[in-house]
Amino acid sequence: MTVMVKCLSHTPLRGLNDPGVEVVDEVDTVLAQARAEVERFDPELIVIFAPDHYNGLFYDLMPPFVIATAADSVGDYGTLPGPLRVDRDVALALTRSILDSDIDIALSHRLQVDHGCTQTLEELTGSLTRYPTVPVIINSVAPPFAPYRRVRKLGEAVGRFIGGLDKRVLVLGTGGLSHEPPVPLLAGAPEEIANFLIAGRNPTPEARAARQARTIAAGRIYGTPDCHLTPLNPDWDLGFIDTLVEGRLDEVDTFSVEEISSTAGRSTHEIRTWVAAFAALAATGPYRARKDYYRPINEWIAGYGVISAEAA
Ligand SMILES: O=C(O)/C=C/c1cccc(O)c1O
Ligand SMILES: [Fe+2]
Repeated sequence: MTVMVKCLSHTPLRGLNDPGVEVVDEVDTVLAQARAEVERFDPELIVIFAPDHYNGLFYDLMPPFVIATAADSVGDYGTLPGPLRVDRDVALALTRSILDSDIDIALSHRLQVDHGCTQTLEELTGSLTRYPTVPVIINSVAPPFAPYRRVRKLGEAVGRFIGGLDKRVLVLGTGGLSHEPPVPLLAGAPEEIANFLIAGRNPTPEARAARQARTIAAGRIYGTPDCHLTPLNPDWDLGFIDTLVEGRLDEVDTFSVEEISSTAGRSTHEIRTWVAAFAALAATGPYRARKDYYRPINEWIAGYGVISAEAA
């Protein structure tokens, strides 16, 4: 087994509400380098820890963790639509192995996934079908959340499973860092929004377009006094990156969901996918990691970061 880890922010506003051309070029260059590394590594399996944003998972049954044996991209915000190449047998074996590790995880034999899963796959592999993949969805957007220590344990269980495979495995974490897009909360929501959050699968094209327009509008004012959403928090982001890069993973066990939401934004919890990815690698042995990139990008509503790691 050889493991490579890449954790990176996603943002559906890339290409829809871009910052200046120098920043776009900078990110394009970082992503091109990451993609070239993936190409050289030539993974035999990708395990992607990803969030969902009320496209596949709703409050009619909201699991903390889900593994998909089959997944279809909804193609939101112009991302690639259609089926992912999910390795069903590995997904099932991973599910059994996690359950045997005393971690509860849900299983889906037909999951819809969104930009939170597919953007990173596309950016790093050019497609949704290039490599056999197992999506592991971690609820990061729909509170209440499993505690961070539980996410670390999930990652460790995945790492122990990967450690027993005779394969090159690329482990991805996608989402974060600090940010708060205009995703509604169930608590106190008006009836129409509550109904969407509970069972809003397969929205009409008009509803999807309205949602996307709201996000683009928020991107245009994010970080200005006109915007009520929690702003980006570069200090928090850089501290978190250091925690992972310096191997201080046990510190995440004390992370407070409420404190992170209020200081860095409600969607910052997508960093749970990074925690799981690093915990998986750490379970296979000591690692070395590096920060490839960080920049707070208001236009994308993203504390935008890329970090990489491999066995030491
Ligand atoms: O779910 C949505 O509609 C928007 C999600 C979003 C917006 C901005 C940055 C992100 O990382 C997102 O996931
Ligand atoms: Fe997201």
